[in-house]
Amino acid sequence: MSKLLIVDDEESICWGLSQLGESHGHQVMTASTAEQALSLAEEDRPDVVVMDVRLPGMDGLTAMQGLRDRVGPVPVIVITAYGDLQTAVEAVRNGAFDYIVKPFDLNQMEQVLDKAIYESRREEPSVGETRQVDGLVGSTPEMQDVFKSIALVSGSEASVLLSGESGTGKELAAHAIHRFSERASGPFIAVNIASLSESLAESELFGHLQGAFTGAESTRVGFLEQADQGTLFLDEVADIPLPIQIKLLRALEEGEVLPVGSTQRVKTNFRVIAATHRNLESLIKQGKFRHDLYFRLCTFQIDIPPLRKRVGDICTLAEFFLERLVDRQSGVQYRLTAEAISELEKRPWYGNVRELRNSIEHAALRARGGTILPEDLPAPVSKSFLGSEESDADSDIMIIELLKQWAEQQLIDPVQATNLYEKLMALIEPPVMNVALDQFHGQCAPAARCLGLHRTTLSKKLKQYGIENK
Ligand SMILES: Nc1ncnc2c1ncn2[C@@H]1O[C@H](COP(=O)(O)OP(=O)(O)OP(=O)(O)O)[C@@H](O)[C@H]1O
Repeated sequence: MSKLLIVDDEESICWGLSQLGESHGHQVMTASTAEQALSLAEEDRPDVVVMDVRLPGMDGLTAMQGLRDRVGPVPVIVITAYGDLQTAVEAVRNGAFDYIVKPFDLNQMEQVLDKAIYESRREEPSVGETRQVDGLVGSTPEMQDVFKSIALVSGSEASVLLSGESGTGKELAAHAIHRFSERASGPFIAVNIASLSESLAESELFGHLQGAFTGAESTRVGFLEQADQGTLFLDEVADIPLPIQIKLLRALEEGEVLPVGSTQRVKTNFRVIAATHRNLESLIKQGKFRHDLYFRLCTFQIDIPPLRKRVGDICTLAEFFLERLVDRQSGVQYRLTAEAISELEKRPWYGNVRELRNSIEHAALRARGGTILPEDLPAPVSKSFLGSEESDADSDIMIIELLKQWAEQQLIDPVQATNLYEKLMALIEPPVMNVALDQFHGQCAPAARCLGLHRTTLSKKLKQYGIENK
């Protein structure tokens, strides 16, 4: 049994959380103000506190400090209003164990409570964890994990690698990390490496002296120096030409740059956040990216999942973009019909949130009377249009690499190796068939068609591998 202290001025929340705590056999105390909570805590030290940040009188954040002064470290779960990231990040900075955004469901609270109770039993100071980041919208567990990582890493100086498909919000996440960091009052310099020509990349990044090369009419301060005291965001970092990678690594390690044409190193102090939609590990294997630079850039990695893997965010994001249009287009109220939402949730969104935002803006222009129907939406962007063959090529190379390793392993003793081809097929066919079947909701005929197999051949193989289908 643990002792829980619930602090909220909404009686219904105190009641609901008390029921939850008591049903798990915990002892529950409730308070409607922070002042009352502090005196209750002094009389009877709680193991875990659940507290709203907005309370009449003393606010929750101040109360957290008061609690620590009176009863030492106690895991505090903070309840915040939806979208109030600023408070949430502050709460985490002040040592909150976690935060929950209102309205929350009891299952979510139950999970966090379990973790907090476990933490309190470890008798160690609680570890801060967090959710949600402003400007970045999302309510699925996948995005909550991203928000939590952003809040955790923003207070440190660690270099961050943001990975994820194009349009998933990597640049927005980089901005958020900067805004919540100690460097927020310094510059945020965003450089899209892919847009720099190879010949100019060096002088753009490191700067140059007047006359350093033909066309260098005046001295230029490079991006690394411009980012002094702030954050340097290197977008599409996989595209840095190899010769410049070594120079960048050196600048990162030594905190100095050498402008082109100069012999004088210049000090610069910035935090680096890099982003990529490519698989850097596979580029390292191909000799196109330095592994030492990769380790320097990737002290902490945040992977932002593609939109199709967080379907629960699609409607929230669509409504968020529509609200912004209302502000811009004086008063037109937009409404997505249920059919339009269902169409949005069906699409693969290869262009991710960027594509969704464009589709919504397009649909709003076509919608009559503000009602958005499925036919108002533009056609989905196709995968090949986005040049995603690049990442396909990356994964092909990884598969080839793995297959080579597998074959070498099997052939360590060539005399013992038998039926390798059959074993290989048994490895690779089932996952491919499963995915094809999933795409067509278990129907064999269309799955066989896209695999290029006869229906009976596929059925036979499914039976052989024990895969069920309709
Ligand atoms: N979670 C989100 N909430 C609100 N807007 C988002 C979110 N994610 C992305 N966006 C919007 O989608 C667009 C693309 O985002 P962003 O440029 O950050 O993506 P990216 O991953 O950096 O893309 P790229 O790899 O192509 O540079 C922007 O308009 C951004 O505001």
